[in-house]
Amino acid sequence: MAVYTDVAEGELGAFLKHYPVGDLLSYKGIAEGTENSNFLLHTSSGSYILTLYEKRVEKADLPFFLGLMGHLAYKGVSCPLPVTAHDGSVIGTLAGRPAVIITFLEGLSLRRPTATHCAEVGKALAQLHLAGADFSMTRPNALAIDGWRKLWDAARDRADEVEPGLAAEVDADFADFERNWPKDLPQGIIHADLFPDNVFFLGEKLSGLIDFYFACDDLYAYDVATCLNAWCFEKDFSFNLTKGKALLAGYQSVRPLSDQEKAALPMLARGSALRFMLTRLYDWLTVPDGGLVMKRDPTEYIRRMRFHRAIKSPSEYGLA
Ligand SMILES: Nc1ncnc2c1ncn2[C@@H]1O[C@H](COP(=O)(O)OP(=O)(O)OP(=O)(O)O)[C@@H](O)[C@H]1O
Ligand SMILES: N[C@@H](CCO)C(=O)O
Repeated sequence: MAVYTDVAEGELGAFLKHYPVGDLLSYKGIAEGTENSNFLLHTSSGSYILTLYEKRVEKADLPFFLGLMGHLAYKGVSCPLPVTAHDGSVIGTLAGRPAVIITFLEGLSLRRPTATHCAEVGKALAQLHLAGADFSMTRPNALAIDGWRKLWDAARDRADEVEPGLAAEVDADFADFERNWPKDLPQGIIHADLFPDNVFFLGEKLSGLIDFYFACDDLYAYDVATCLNAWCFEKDFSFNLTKGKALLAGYQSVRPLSDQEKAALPMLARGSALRFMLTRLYDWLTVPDGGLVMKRDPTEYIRRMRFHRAIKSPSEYGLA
């Protein structure tokens, strides 16, 4: 569950007086999500999401995340818009936590996306990349190779408990990535966590993107690779070529990939799979069971790493 901090009705009502959102009618905690405490608010002017930022989000990064949402929304990307308080501030304090109100997006996230949904996601990702190009703030990717290394140093000794041979396998990957990771590809603002739980649909139409709390500056093609990992594998870990084709065609209908970006996809997809394997592995090994952070299975991403390692040509992802 993702309500780590309780909020009393009286203090919430008083907090909302600072925002142009009308009077509180009702509110409830939202179970989905892992990082922060989220509440759905109904007020006399509509619905909103209240987020209390817990310790895994750096407070110093909030102006970047919230400024980015405002910028993208202004550019026509459907994403939540932070609500500005009467005194001009966006970040308040509630129950001792940094707290923000954002607009509510209609739609549902999907458990079983189809190729049509994948095409929509590809298109939306490319639109996000273009829309972010003139955003004035920057944020280095805390989960680029140096960040992976820190996670790996903390988890390596117990990695073989999760999958025998994993320590040696990942050590070899690190050696490869530290020598050969592509650097000269187009880069800018990326979402960095555009998984199905962060994309809303109304039927087959994409209605919005949420959860910009990993957004940063990095390679655009790395974000594409993350989406291939998150959207195009089936439950049995097979890659669905039809979905890959659809996602890549959707992306390229808005922002064509260069030949260099295409050639780098297998390594980027392998790196992205390692990144999600590592955050999952770290939580798996360090967070107590029954604790507050929902643990996700790292082995799903070990399977993806192996798939990408065996790729001979980027056409195997469905590139035309
Ligand atoms: N603007 C919004 N409109 C409607 N629902 C929202 C909005 N923002 C968040 N939600 C709901 O709250 C849930 C949690 O949000 P979010 O993914 O941002 O949380 P999180 O704790 O950062 O989780 P994680 O990082 O694991 O994805 C979402 O799954 C969605 O149900
Ligand atoms: N999308 C991440 C969770 C945190 O955003 C994962 O599936 O591991």
